Amino acid sequence: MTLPSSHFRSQTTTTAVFASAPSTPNHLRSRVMPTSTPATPAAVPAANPDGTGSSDTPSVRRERQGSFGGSQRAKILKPFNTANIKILLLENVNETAVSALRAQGYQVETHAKALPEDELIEKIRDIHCVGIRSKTKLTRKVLDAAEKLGGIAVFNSPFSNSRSVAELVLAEIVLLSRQLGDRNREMHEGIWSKVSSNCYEIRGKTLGIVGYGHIGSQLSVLAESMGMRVYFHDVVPLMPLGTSKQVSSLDELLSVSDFVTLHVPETEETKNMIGERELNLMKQGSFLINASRGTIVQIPALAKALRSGHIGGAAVDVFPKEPAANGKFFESELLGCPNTLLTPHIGGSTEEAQSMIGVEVSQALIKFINYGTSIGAVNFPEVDLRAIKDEENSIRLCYTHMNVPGVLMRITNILADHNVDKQFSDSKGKIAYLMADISDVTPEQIQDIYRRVSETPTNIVTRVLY
Ligand SMILES: NC(=O)C1=CN([C@@H]2O[C@H](COP(=O)(O)OP(=O)(O)OC[C@H]3O[C@@H](n4cnc5c(N)ncnc54)[C@H](O)[C@@H]3O)[C@@H](O)[C@H]2O)C=CC1
Ligand SMILES: O=C(O)C(=O)COP(=O)(O)O
Repeated sequence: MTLPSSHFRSQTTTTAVFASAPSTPNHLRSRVMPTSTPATPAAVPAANPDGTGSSDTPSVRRERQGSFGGSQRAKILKPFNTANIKILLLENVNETAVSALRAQGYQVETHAKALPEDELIEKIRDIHCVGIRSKTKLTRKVLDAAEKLGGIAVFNSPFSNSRSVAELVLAEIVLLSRQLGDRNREMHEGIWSKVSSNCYEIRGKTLGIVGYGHIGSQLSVLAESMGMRVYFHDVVPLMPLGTSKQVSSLDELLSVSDFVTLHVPETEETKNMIGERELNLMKQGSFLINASRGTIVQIPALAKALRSGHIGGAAVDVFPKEPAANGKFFESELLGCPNTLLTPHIGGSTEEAQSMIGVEVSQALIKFINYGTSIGAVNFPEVDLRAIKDEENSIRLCYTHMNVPGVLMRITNILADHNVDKQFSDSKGKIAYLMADISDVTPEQIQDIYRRVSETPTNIVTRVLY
């Protein structure tokens, strides 16, 4: 996602986005608990989102409220009237997020479904933050309509639902191996069909994992505990867990595996990754599982391979086109294929996963809105400072700017006569972000700093927090 250039002008308000799903591939990330997330576009928060005073006059309100979930400080300094922050949560984002955000005083509007583009365009006009899951498409048209947009900082939850997906896939391996989908359907139709032919234990069978990231590596451990032999293929060399082995090519993996399971992100390289050629490379009677993204597998080729018996069964959780809402909307060439388990994109749909995602992302968002802390943003320079000085005449300056030469000199000149307690800046692609805590400033000086910084030609968004 790239921000349209019109968004790189000076703005006084913000839009932030959070999502449960990684929004970009995660090639270089270690599977060992990342502290941050992958990268995409960029932007930042509000200068005075409470709307008090003129748009270039930062609010001078200092209020207190209860304890904050994070470790940054025991007391929260409410830097502005949080009641004026508007948050839109779509697709049944978990109650943990709704209540955490409401507890901050933000206005939170929730919807059970994804919204179509035209409705989203209307809704997003005065929204500061939008929370989405995998269905919502924040198209350029939608972003252009977001009048409070100063750019976008995206926060996601990269591994809170990984375990849920891995457990589902493990179950599917057993179900496919025992043709349980077909037996279950027959019983519901009143048909008793006790067969053992072509039904197998999974112990001693080979599982081929494509994409050994958060989900693939978790599945590796679970599958070995069930006695499976695990091979995996990934574009980066990774430490094999347990006794698993990395193979050098997808073709090799396909040809040695009894079960192939896909856990790659959707990228140009992975689109249509599994088609007729790849299915033919798989062993006669082997099984395919896809709980990654629908476009990775060519559905007509899979349907043909299932109907011919070359592929002994498949479990598919994700589809190239998924209905936007629950109901009788689903169509696929896979309907009626033998030993084929179809599920409505529920890999990460557990109470545990949804609740963890809600907590993780809402806390990141709160820190970003209230303190300017961008740790955990997938697309934005990650910057944090120790606690703001709890004094009437201290401020935190948060300056998002174009990543070009000469900016720091300009800011240093503006702040030259002030007491800068601490300052940190970082950049990511075209965007840079500076946070500075400044003490002993009068209300007039605060306004002067705000005005001069936000008028710099490299300004994207300037915020002053108290
Ligand atoms: N069905 C569901 O409800 C859910 C689906 N997902 C999807 O599962 C997929 C995997 O998620 P995570 O494990 O969290 O991602 P991850 O980013 O942790 O791991 C992906 C792995 O795939 C590898 N990879 C990328 N391109 C590749 C290629 N061309 N060939 C081989 N390996 C490649 C990466 O190097 C990385 O190790 C994503 O598409 C995600 O959207 C995630 C959660 C829930
Ligand atoms: O996290 C992901 O990548 C998923 O696919 C889960 O999507 P969901 O939050 O269930 O719409």
